[in-house]
Amino acid sequence: MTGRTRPVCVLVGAPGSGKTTIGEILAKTLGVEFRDTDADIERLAGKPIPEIFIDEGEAHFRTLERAAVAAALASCSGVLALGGGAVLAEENRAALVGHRVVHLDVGLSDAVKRVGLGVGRPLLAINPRATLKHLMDQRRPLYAEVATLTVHTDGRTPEEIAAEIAQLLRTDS
Ligand SMILES: Nc1ncnc2c1ncn2[C@@H]1O[C@H](COP(=O)(O)OP(=O)(O)OP(=O)(O)O)[C@@H](O)[C@H]1O
Ligand SMILES: O=C(O)C1=C[C@@H](O)[C@@H](O)[C@H](O)C1
Ligand SMILES: [Mg+2]
Repeated sequence: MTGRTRPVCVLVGAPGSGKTTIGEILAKTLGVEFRDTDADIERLAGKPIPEIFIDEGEAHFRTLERAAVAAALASCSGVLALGGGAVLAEENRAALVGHRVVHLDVGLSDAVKRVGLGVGRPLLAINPRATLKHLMDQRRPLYAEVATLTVHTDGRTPEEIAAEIAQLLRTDS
């Protein structure tokens, strides 16, 4: 292992898998910083993600996201959550090689309940259930490709899931 900064772990998963919620709890448990590329993008752009989609479109958002993922992987030493669609970019998947990547696996029913009507999630603004199903079918192999650990989240509390990840990281380090 080199001396360079790297995240304790990187969380990936579908919208509603709990990356932000579980990431915050896990970071607190481990006593490290929590970083979320969605929040980084909003801070740099000076506006919420739905407004970026409206004003500049998804392609521009993905460009900002690739830069945010590269910057966060190079500077975060804590728990890092990526946006749900970050794995779509080959560049991001390649950048994740060598990192400890935890896939928060969620089934369609639980994901739909958690995202509700998709408020704050521009891709889910119309017909969230069908759109989520499509996104999850498309992305499942990509989450599996980058993950070094997979944790199931259906029917479990964020606290239980964060405790399991903390334990897995202890045995995996
Ligand atoms: N294990 C869980 N059980 C029940 N509710 C959960 C669980 N994990 C997260 N939630 C709830 O689901 C919603 C979505 O969670 P969260 O925002 O953490 O997902 P996310 O993976 O970060 O989504 P996105 O990809 O859109 O950023 C929140 O309201 C959160 O409280
Ligand atoms: O699933 C997606 O493609 C997205 C998920 C969110 O985390 C945000 O990154 C954005 O709303 C796009
Ligand atoms: Mg999130």
